[in-house]
Amino acid sequence: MSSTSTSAAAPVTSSRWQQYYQLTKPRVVQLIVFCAVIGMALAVPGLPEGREWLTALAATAGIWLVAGAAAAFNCLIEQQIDAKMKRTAWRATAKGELSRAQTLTFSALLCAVGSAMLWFWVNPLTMWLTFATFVGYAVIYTVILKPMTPQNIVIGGASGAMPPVLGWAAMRGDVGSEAMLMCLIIFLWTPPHFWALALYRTEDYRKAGLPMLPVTHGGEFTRLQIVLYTWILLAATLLPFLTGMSGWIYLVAAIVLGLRFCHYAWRLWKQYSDQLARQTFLFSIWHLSLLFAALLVDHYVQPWIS
Ligand code: HEM
Ligand SMILES: CC(C)=CCC/C(C)=C/CC/C(C)=C/COP(=O)(O)OP(=O)(O)O
Repeated sequence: MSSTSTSAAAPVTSSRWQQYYQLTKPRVVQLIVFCAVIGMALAVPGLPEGREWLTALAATAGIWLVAGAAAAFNCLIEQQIDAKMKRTAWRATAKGELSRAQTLTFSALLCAVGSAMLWFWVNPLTMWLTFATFVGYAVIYTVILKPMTPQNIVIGGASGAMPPVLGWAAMRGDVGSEAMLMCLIIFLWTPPHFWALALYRTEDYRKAGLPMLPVTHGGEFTRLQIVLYTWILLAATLLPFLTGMSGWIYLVAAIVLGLRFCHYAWRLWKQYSDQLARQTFLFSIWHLSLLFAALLVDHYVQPWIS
């Protein structure tokens, strides 16, 4: 989970295919799809059977394509903003290597193919929820909230939190409370995830004229918010155990990971450095990846040991 694109170094984008591929923000989308797959796994007792495998496969591909389309659409809208920021200036859209028409066509194509897969091979509910998530990120967050308010990523985070709900809907055809709980966890995880990055990229965001929290309210206030969110997140991650959705294996992982995240936030609050902010951001990615992996392991192993 190490990052090159979170640093100033650009990934090598030699071929046109690679340029298009990078527009889909592949690493972010991989974790998004992983969370959707966990939503699918938890929606069925035990392993999927027969046709359920095909549904899960089509749902994974469909959600992947629509999420990639949303990311590419974001690059299209933010072409000029991306050009001003060190972290994003390498993108093919920002450098003018891909035109607006090419990017729009690419995004529309991915969205159409992904939506068709969900409609025909999964179910209409999943298609509509995934499309709403596309609109939530690509339009509501990118076009409206991001340039308007420092709460952009809090409200916009709701769309990034949707993947487990999409996965659940794919297998069950409804929106279960367990899926909503996973959604709540990602929703509360997003602010400390993003603000840790925004702290060591504050100058980038200031230059681009974006009202991110460290730009509008300063580093100290942002760090306090990160501390508060990591505590609330730790409390929320206990809910799957407390509601009987998950067992001891998950609980141990949630407590260890949650305390570690709180510890990072606390150190960031007490003795800030860009390096620590970067480490906190990278840890946030491990935190969510391992927490969701623990949900999965618990789901399959717990029935055998209880
Ligand atoms: C509104 C919500 C979110 C915001 C504003 C946000 C913001 C960011 C930003 C600015 C980066 C750096 C990207 C780069 O330089 O390429 C990043 C990286 C990342 N984000 Fe988020 N994020 C959000 C939600 C999510 C969600 C929901 C997930 C997964 C479930 C996620 C997973 C990741 C991963 C895996 C990376 C590392 C990418 C890499 O290593 O290149 N993010 N995020
Ligand atoms: C259909 C579906 C599941 C859609 C998922 C939507 C999605 C891709 C959410 C991820 C959020 C994300 C990439 C934030 C990056 O923030 P930013 O856009 O502010 O970052 P940037 O400065 O790197 O462009």
